[in-house]
Amino acid sequence: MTLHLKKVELHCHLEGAAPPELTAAQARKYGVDISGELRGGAYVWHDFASFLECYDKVSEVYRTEEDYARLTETYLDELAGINTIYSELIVSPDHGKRIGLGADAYISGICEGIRRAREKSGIEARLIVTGERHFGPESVIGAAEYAAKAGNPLITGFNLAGEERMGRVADYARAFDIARDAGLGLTIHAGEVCGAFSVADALDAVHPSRIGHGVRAVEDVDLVKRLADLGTVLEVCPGSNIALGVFPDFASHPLRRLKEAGVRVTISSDDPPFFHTSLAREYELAAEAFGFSDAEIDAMTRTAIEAAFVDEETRKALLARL
Ligand SMILES: Nc1ncnc2[nH]cnc12
Ligand SMILES: [Zn+2]
Repeated sequence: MTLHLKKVELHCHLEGAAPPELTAAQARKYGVDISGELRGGAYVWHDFASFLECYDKVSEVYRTEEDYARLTETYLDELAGINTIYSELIVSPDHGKRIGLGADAYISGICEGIRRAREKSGIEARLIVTGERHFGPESVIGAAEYAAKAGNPLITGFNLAGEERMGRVADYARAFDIARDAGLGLTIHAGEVCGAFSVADALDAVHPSRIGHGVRAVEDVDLVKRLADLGTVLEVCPGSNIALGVFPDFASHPLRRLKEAGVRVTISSDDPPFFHTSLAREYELAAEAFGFSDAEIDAMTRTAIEAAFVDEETRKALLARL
């Protein structure tokens, strides 16, 4: 049992955490037919591309500041209920723009959700603004400019998500330059759908302190050593990887191999209800499927705090809570 362990999550897409029941209620409220994406209480997709389409469609039923406040509060309450002390939420102002809400109101609703949750449980949260590769390089630069100029103390990181097979990381390097110059922490989805070359690309073009997933780095021993030597932190999401068929089963998932090779690894849930998982289940899997002891799991949680995009005072406070 891992319920008693303190938890930290560095990699969860906010709309990807939308509970199916809440999404169904939202769709009813706005008269949207979501039956193609949500059936029998479960999100419907069959491969990575259709997952991204489903994700974008589900996002469209969250339309107001209050919708986003409720979504954020609901997820953070769930995390707090399983002993989570810190969460980084990946958010996409582009989604706010696409539904006509606008980026500012989108972020402001999310910040209100964080405030409400923190007031109840003390959970800390920060936002990582993401660009989506499948919306194109210009839109990713726009997301970076937004994050850089927002002047919002809860926005502390920048990410690149979406269709990994679209373009090379270098095509998006300008967006990361903007985010870096603004003092934001950098992380990037790589080595999830594409192979080791994609992780090497990310290291070469962006030099991020963290990589989202990165698990397919295991296909290249020299790259694994490079990650270990650099101290790059991987945000590993085993349940997501299995659901998307990146690996056939947990026995062949490389989490333990990467850790034993000296790579700094952490555990997250990615898009929990889409992948029939939760942060609680990911921690359980760490114990049951990967055989990690409580002390080893705590060490990964400590790594997550060390790599969190927070000021040093907050980091110290989180380490003290652990
Ligand atoms: N697992 C994932 N990979 C890339 N982009 C995403 N957007 C939401 N979830 C994602
Ligand atoms: Zn992700």
